[in-house]
Amino acid sequence: MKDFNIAVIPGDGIGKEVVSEAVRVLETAADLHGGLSFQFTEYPWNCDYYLEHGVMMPEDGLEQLQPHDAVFLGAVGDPNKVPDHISLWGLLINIRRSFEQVVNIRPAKHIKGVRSPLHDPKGFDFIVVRENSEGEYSESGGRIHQGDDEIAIQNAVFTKKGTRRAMDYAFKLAESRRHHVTSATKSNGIVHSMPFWDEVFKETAIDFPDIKTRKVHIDALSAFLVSQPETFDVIVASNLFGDILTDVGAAIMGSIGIAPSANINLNGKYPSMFEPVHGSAPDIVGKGIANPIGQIWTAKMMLDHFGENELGNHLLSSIENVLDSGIKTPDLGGKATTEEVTNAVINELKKL
Ligand SMILES: NC(=O)c1ccc[n+]([C@@H]2O[C@H](COP(=O)([O-])OP(=O)(O)OC[C@H]3O[C@@H](n4cnc5c(N)ncnc54)[C@H](O)[C@@H]3O)[C@@H](O)[C@H]2O)c1
Ligand SMILES: O=C(O)C[C@@H](O)C(=O)O
Ligand SMILES: [K+]
Ligand SMILES: [Mn+2]
Repeated sequence: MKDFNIAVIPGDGIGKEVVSEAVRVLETAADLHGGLSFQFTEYPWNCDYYLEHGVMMPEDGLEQLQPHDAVFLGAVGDPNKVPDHISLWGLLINIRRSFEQVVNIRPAKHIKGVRSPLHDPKGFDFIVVRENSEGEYSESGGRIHQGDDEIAIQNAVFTKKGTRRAMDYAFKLAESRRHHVTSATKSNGIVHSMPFWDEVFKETAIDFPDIKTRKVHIDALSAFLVSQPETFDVIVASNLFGDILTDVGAAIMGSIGIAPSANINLNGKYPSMFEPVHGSAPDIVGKGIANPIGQIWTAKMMLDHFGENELGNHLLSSIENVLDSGIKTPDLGGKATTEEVTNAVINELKKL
């Protein structure tokens, strides 16, 4: 019996609504498998916790999480209670950095039965490898002076190690896919970090002679994701560019409510963290209509990470069958509730 210890952080808003649903799916998957089980430990760290304690997680929060095999997180942020940069850096980004989750893997593909806003999605299927530890997300900088003289400085930080690590991951991933990597750059406008990014990309490519490469400025790339998404296989991007591209990827899939993501620790020292691309969606919280598919697909990525690929693929097939059958939440044009969609996935999983 393989036993996996999962730290569960529902977080804020719809995070709480979709995490419990994905946990139900994981429990069913484990039952069906027979040879594996999950122990879930829930941590109530979110913006309410902050209002009570003045911090997003306790001082020893990371120590509490560390022994787990993975962290399963919903979403963080409730701007009416806590400024977004405080909540995000206090929990989500804190965990990503402290646990050296240096790449963020975000697939996007056209799903049968889901209407993409694109006229002809041409079966697009790509994965964004988002650098997850540095780049534009940086604490280096500050604010000086006040009033009309106020200045804000934010330094982007790109290291050879961090850049190379993300690119190596992207090239290796492409070896198992369609052998193509696109680099998201902006070396025409950002004159230090992006020419550096391009150089590291070129260097990396030399080590992967079987992989075809393409370099596209981020502005054009954002447009290409809309006009020709089928031409992309693996895309490697800096932290901010990857963040933006993956919301575009989610949008062309049909809704940000279905997009999954995995923050991967590559050195084995700390657990990886699995959370969907979407946030806490304050505009639909409490209505019972949050799409649980992003969180459930994220659970599939966690199963893959544990080496349970067969079960993971069953889960993705179940998701696809449910969406194709028309059982969808309103963000996808359907009438089903969060719970109804989850129940349908569970029933489908039992059939396979
Ligand atoms: N990884 C994270 O935890 C994460 C990611 C993005 C945003 N946030 C935080 O979430 C809060 C809201 O941010 P935002 O509005 O920019 O982005 P968001 O992803 O929460 O919402 C954007 C839009 O997508 C919709 N949406 C998102 N997830 C959905 C789902 N599962 N089903 C149906 N519709 C869904 C929302 O209703 C909203 O209209 C902020 O505090 C932000 O900082 C957190
Ligand atoms: O900026 C972030 O990384 C938070 C959120 O937008 C995400 O995509 O995870
Ligand atoms: K999230
Ligand atoms: Mn984002």
